Amino acid sequence: MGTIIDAADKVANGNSLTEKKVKVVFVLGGPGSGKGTQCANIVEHFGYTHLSAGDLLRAEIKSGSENGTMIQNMIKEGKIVPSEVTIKLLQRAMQENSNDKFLIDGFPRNEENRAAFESVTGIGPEFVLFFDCSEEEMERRLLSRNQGREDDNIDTIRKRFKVFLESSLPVIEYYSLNGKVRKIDAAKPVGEVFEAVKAVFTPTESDDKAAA
Ligand SMILES: Nc1ncnc2c1ncn2[C@@H]1O[C@H](COP(=O)(O)OP(=O)(O)O)[C@@H](O)[C@H]1O
Ligand SMILES: Nc1ccn([C@@H]2O[C@H](COP(=O)(O)OP(=O)(O)O)[C@@H](O)[C@H]2O)c(=O)n1
Ligand SMILES: [Mg+2]
Repeated sequence: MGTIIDAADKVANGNSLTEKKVKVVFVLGGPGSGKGTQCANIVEHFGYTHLSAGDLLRAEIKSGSENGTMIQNMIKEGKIVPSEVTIKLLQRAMQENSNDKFLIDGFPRNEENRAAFESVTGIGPEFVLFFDCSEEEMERRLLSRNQGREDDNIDTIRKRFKVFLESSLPVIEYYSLNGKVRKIDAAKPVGEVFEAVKAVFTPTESDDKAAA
């Protein structure tokens, strides 16, 4: 269970900090592995709030923020935006939402993301959902996603795959060493993938006993 300390409240109220305890699940996997699709299902069945780092960054571009051009250029190149920017967006979204359970989709994507989130928010994930899928299948899905995204073209897709292998997989390996990774075969049809996801989110009898 993590804690967000509301910085604005701290300023407004001196030492009386408002603390909100939150549960976070990181949802990771290569581009096109089905993170967004499965998060929508999890929200419906398990009452989490879905925060997609990529969606928050794209909204920031649209809002005309001073970082917009930098973010847009990095996304076009498949590069990872500096943590400072992404973490601020995630923190704000968590503070603005009264829910205490969040799916953080597409974050952390590199070691810098991971370490900075932990030190800034003090939050560690309950577990990490990892959608495992072949590049061949992910490429097929991205090329037919049709959401008008500037990064869903073959040149940028290749760059994103390289970044995933070099920077994001090591984060998954890090959590794997801590026993936090729940790996899902994401190459199957959406419904079958969700059956496997459900099993991860449904408490088992032994969990119930441990909690009692
Ligand atoms: N299990 C699946 N089988 C086939 N297509 C899928 C599956 N899951 C998602 N898709 C499709 O693949 C594309 C990428 O899925 P998305 O959820 O946006 O992935 P991500 O967020 O990991 O990039 C979308 O067009 C989506 O409809
Ligand atoms: N933690 C993150 C997440 C996304 N991004 C950027 O946003 C792009 C799209 O991320 P996304 O999560 O929406 O992409 P998908 O994996 O869903 O296809 C990435 O390729 C990065 O350029 C980032 O810089 N840092
Ligand atoms: Mg996505």
